[in-house]
Amino acid sequence: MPPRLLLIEDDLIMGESLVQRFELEAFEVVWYRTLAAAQAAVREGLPGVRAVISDVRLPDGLATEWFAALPARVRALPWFFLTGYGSVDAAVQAVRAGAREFMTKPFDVERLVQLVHEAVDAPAAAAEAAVLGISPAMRHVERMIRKVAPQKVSVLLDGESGVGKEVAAKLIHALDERPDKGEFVAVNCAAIPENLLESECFGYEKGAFTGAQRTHRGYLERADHGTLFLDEVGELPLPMQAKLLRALQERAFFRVGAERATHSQFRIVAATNRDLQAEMRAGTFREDLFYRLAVFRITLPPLRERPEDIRWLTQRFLEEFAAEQGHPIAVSESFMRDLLARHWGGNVRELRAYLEQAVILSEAGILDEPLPASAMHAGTDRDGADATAGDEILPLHAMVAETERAHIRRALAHCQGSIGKTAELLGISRKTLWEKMKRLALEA
Ligand SMILES: Nc1ncnc2c1ncn2[C@@H]1O[C@H](COP(=O)(O)OP(=O)(O)OP(=O)(O)O)[C@@H](O)[C@H]1O
Repeated sequence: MPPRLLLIEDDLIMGESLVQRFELEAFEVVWYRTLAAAQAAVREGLPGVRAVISDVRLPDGLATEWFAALPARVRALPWFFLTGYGSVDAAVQAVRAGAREFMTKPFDVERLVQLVHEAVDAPAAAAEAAVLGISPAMRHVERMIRKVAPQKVSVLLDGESGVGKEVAAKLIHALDERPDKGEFVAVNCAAIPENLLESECFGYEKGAFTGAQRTHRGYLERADHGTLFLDEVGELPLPMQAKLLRALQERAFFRVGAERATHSQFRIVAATNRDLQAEMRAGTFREDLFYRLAVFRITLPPLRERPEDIRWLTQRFLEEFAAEQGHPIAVSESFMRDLLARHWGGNVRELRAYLEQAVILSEAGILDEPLPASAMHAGTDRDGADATAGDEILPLHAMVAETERAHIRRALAHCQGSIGKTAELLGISRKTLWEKMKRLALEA
């Protein structure tokens, strides 16, 4: 099926020449000469349409005004406006409302052809099936996941905090098509206090210790026939690593206080943002456990190395927020350009949080102005500058967050990124430290 292009143009000569030119590029062009006809096509859902080229002034109205009121789903298509002298302002407004580009007549047709190709070819084809992203790097990750999911081998996902390791783990679980499939059980190894790890993972028998009033099924047991997702596996203390290794080898373990072993058939997906090979050399991570977990190893690249995904993820998040808020949300190209230029030290998590804030602060659902660094709790602008620097007076909450962030960062560096040691040094629990790090977009 050739990609379909919607053309809205009342000028016969211009319309015919664009139809011919784009048919040469193997597009199927559907041409409407009035707004009313185009509106009817939009109501039918635009099946197969990959891009829209539209004149601004049509006999029955301004296409840009109509565009601004369209649902976000329709505006998410790449729209190109062709404007004559006198309607530039309207075209600028349309770009603010999410149109891809406007070109002033007389314009360079070859440039338009190139822009339409860029907008349509790779991303649209990839976006149809993509779950994790449309960048070549994430397409590769997704291909590997699809390959490994039906096999029951352990998978180790590595990558910086917030890149989407848990989302990838859930995809592995979702692609497992066994009819008797069990649950997806997520365990954050950094967030469980050390003295509770064993009873939380393996469970306990009634009366095993004071307070054990009834038998408790641990994470391994709950993941029977399903997926056990061990996040931050590098944070497991050595004795627990040994116990986990045994459970993996034997597919059996003892609940705390039990005399008989419990069996569980789970697939393990582990994740880490630490360099486990360095940990092995330092003797803090067991080599035998590493090789058990990393039968298949997949690295998720940081968001700043895959800018194509920034636009794609932004559109997905904004559609989600629009559905929640009950009105469309549009984004200007200048806002988008700013998103593409940012560093995103906290990766997708930070992008999502940033967009959430921008939507709250936006007027009439239009994201136009980038947020000032001080409005972001994480305060990470493109060069990671310290928001406390300079003469700017920040709101108190931003100042407190920045101070907290700088202090935790120093403590983490002092403890070479170990969550356990840093928590001890700061006098807080591992769980509290972990939650603060997530909120402040900090990595170990
Ligand atoms: N491909 C994606 N599509 C939609 N949302 C995503 C995607 N990747 C990440 N996210 C969102 O970004 C946030 C962080 O993702 P996730 O928890 O999977 O990252 P992580 O790598 O496991 O982070 P951490 O190492 O801190 O646990 C979540 O809100 C998640 O929904």
